Amino acid sequence: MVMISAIILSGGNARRMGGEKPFRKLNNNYLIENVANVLIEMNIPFTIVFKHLNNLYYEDIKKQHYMFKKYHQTITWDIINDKGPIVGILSGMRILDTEWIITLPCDMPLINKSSINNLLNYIPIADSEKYDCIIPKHKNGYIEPLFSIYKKSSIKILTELVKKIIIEENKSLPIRRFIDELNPLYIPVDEIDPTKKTFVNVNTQDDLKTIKYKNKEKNYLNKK
Ligand SMILES: Nc1nc2c(ncn2[C@@H]2O[C@H](COP(=O)(O)OP(=O)(O)OP(=O)(O)O)[C@@H](O)[C@H]2O)c(=O)[nH]1
Repeated sequence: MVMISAIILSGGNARRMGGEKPFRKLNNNYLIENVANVLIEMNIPFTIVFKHLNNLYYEDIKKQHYMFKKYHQTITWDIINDKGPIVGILSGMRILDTEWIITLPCDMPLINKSSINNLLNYIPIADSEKYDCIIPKHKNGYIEPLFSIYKKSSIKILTELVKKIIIEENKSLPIRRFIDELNPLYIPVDEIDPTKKTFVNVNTQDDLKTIKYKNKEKNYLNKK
């Protein structure tokens, strides 16, 4: 059986939201809990990667502690401050020990069991054909590197890139640059979720309201 674990990316500044993405409320849950609940249901161990410790306030620690007490899963923090999800991935990979690691952003509340399973189903092919990441791709070429699977061994390449580009050259490191160094297996998004709802992400207060509204509408229709 292939052993996998997950990273829930929960750092960043959420400038478009006005701060605090993981702990925005959606249907009585924190946004991050939607993803955590799916992983628990699927028995996939995970680590949550929050922003760098330098940026933590007492309120953050209280909420992070709530997550730890509720899920009994690892919590960790970005090893470099404010350098985007690529550092979140590296920070999570460092403490996970499975051969394959799935990354999930906390801001995609419609991620579900089926879309994760559909992605995981490609691991045997990736293993036998020596791919080192599995990445959903839209028809227009846009990729979903934060809802993807990476081989733990790719941490070597990532560490080198982070050292060279972020630390030595003091530049930003786009995730695309990391993927260019790997051998990716691209999967059409329709194979992962034909409705594409999984890939809806929440960036603004309006996005949050729209999702809340759609959910209410769905519940209402279901009751009728
Ligand atoms: N650990 C970690 N996660 C991050 C970081 N930046 C973004 N993320 C996560 O990656 C996902 C996508 O984030 P973005 O929407 O690109 O960035 P954001 O900071 O959340 O929002 P904006 O500031 O509005 O762009 C979300 O789940 C974020 O929580 C980071 O520096 N560290």
